[in-house]
Amino acid sequence: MLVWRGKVPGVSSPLSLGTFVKQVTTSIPTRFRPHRIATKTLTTTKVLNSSYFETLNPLQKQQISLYVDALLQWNQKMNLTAVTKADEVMERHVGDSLAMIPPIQSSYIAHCDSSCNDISLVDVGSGPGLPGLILAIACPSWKITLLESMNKRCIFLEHAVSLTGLSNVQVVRGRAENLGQNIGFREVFDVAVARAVAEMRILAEYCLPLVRVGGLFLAAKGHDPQEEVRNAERAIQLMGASVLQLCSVESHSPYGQRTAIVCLKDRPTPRKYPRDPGTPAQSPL
Ligand SMILES: C[S@@+](CC[C@H](N)C(=O)[O-])C[C@H]1O[C@@H](n2cnc3c(N)ncnc32)[C@H](O)[C@@H]1O
Repeated sequence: MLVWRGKVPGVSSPLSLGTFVKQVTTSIPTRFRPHRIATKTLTTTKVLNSSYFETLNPLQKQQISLYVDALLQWNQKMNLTAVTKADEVMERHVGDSLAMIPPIQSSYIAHCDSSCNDISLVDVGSGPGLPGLILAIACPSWKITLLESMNKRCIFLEHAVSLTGLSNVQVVRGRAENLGQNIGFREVFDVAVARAVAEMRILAEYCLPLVRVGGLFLAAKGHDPQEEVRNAERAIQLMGASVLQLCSVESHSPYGQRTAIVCLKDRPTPRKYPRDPGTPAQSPL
């Protein structure tokens, strides 16, 4: 099990939080709630009513503060996010990322293992580390792989990992289609997650080949993903999985909620998937 034992570079005391963290603490969505989906193949999640930001210790909050500062600073030189203010980064990106933890934990405990302490998780199309790097801070016993195809974003990710002192993260530059056919990455992860990367039927082909049989794939989606999920049912089934549930989480969106789509992989993915790089997006299943 990997446990955080590091010290944040340049920070003398984990208790010396600046006003930034105090400000942003109040802007994080505080409740998670269930949402019933009117589709016969989908089940409803349990009540998810905890805020992970509030449960973070001072060191973890400080790590998030360092990450947000670095993201905004590097964003002036390279395109990492459209968001330019710290409180917006906290609400939209950090809050959204933390909101994935309750569905991951409750689904994993219910369908994979009674303990979710040492999950290996891959964040596909991590960009600037969302949600994967935030999950690595919030869940230091998880082993996180940040998969990103763009070199300059990987350079930022390496910087952010070093800055925050995280020891439970690896950054992998590559395309999901290639890693899914690589024996070192194929069907090895307990959980795959993705946020803002592609529509669900494409994401299924990117992510599910990386997940072990018996593992989970969770996609962070908008407030009303039912049609997207229906369009992806064939692709998900071809990858050896099925949709378990749609979990709603309170969010910054105008509709006040976003959805985590949870899929369970119960069979191996056929060897021919994922197809060559570019094919899943050009010819979705
Ligand atoms: C819109 S960004 C979203 C980044 C982040 N997940 C977030 O929520 O902010 C999509 C990222 O996915 C990466 N990406 C797209 N297709 C990919 C693929 N096939 N394999 C790996 N990364 C991919 C892109 O380079 C980009 O950084």
